[in-house]
Amino acid sequence: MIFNLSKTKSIANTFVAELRDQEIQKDSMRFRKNLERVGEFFAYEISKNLAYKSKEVTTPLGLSQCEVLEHQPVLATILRAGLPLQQGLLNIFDQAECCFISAYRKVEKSGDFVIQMDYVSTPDLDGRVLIMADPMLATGQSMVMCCKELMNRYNISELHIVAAIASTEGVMHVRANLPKAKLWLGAIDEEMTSKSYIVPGLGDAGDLAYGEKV
Ligand SMILES: O=P(O)(O)OC[C@H]1O[C@H](OP(=O)(O)OP(=O)(O)O)[C@H](O)[C@@H]1O
Ligand SMILES: O=c1cc[nH]c(=O)[nH]1
Repeated sequence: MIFNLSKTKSIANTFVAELRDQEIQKDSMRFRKNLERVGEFFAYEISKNLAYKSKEVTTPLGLSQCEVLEHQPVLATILRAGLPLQQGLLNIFDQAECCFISAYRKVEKSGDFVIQMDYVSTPDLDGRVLIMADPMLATGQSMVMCCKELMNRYNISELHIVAAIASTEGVMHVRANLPKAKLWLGAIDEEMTSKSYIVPGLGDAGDLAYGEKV
């Protein structure tokens, strides 16, 4: 299942347009805020697919039978750029437990890169719905490695992947390696640079949110 926001009429497309805009990107607070708003939008969309239970709520004037989420999903992300996107999801799934993974592209002498994963901090994921959020799905290598690491450790019941912008290659890589994952994407761009940056994409999401890394 692939949900492609750019093919729908939604105010959330404006958030993605602002994320891409090099003038608006100069305001890093707005960049982070727009990632958060994209996270909030996808949380709402994903919530339509989760399980609900009936709950009796006492109001000042009587009793109301309400439909509430049965179980909170677990919200995972990949440092750094994933943090504001995860925060957006957490604004909606406000009692969710969170998982943090550190992974980055380690460039080798040849110019090629491998994904270096250093740190995983997670609650128990057995039988849980996991939402993995990372703004950029470029080659898809970071996403696949991090999800596989968690899937090797736990029996995850359902995997949702959220990205603001994906490349066609990244989507294919995820589909080939995580066939059961549901993809929630802001847009899918066709091209990548020789350094595997998405074109037109938005540039370096981590740097735009938190400053250039040295
Ligand atoms: O699909 P891939 O080719 O694996 O690339 C995507 C990864 O690149 C970005 O992180 P980056 O490595 O730039 O780290 P940062 O968030 O710390 O800047 C992004 O947030 C993903 O984690
Ligand atoms: O286009 C890309 C690819 C990887 N990481 C980013 O931040 N942007």
